[in-house]
Amino acid sequence: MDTTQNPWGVMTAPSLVMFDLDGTLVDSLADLAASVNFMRSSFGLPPLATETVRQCIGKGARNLVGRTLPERADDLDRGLDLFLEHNGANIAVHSRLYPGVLPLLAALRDAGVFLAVVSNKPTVLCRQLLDVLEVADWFGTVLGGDAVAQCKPWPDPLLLAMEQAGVVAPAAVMIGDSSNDFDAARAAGVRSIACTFGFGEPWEMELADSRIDSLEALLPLPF
Ligand SMILES: O=C(O)COP(=O)(O)O
Repeated sequence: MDTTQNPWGVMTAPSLVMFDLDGTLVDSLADLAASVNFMRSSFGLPPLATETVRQCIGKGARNLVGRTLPERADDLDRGLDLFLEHNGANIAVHSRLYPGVLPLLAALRDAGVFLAVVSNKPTVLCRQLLDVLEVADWFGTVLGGDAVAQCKPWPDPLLLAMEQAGVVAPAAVMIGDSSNDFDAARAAGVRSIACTFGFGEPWEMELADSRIDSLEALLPLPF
């Protein structure tokens, strides 16, 4: 099989495709940076560059706040409240689906594939973002970082999504943009595809089984 031509790496349809959310389905960086900088301004702190915020995304909201509020390590809970409240109220001011999301979801659904979102973002914000961008109905399961005791890079949320879909690991694929996604996939025994256009660093992309520069590269489906 020529996997350079076929980033899916399989010729038969997976039964379940799990998508990361931030940096994979949705370019949410500007809104996340705005919420981080709202939080920082509430503490009288100067804004961070968007690029700096990008490097801190991936291990959930609490981790993001901890990394972007190092001056106030004792105020993490208040910082998290400020961040979550602002992000909830401004979930998609700038956030947009990446090119190719809708045709990909449609093609997968037509192929009978169960679709899931497995994110480290809080579940309520995942649902809100998917609703506002009018794609919530595509997904049979939406699991945020609070859906399990240990979020990505632990395999737990992928295992839960597979359980909910009634699918075993060899029949599942994880599409993401960070080491959290690919480490979780490997630990769950699931094939992974890296979105190089997302928020991860180049070294992280090497942890996936294959890489794509656009979701459009996943079409036409090879199965
Ligand atoms: O909220 C985060 O830390 C990242 O969310 P993601 O798992 O959808 O990329």
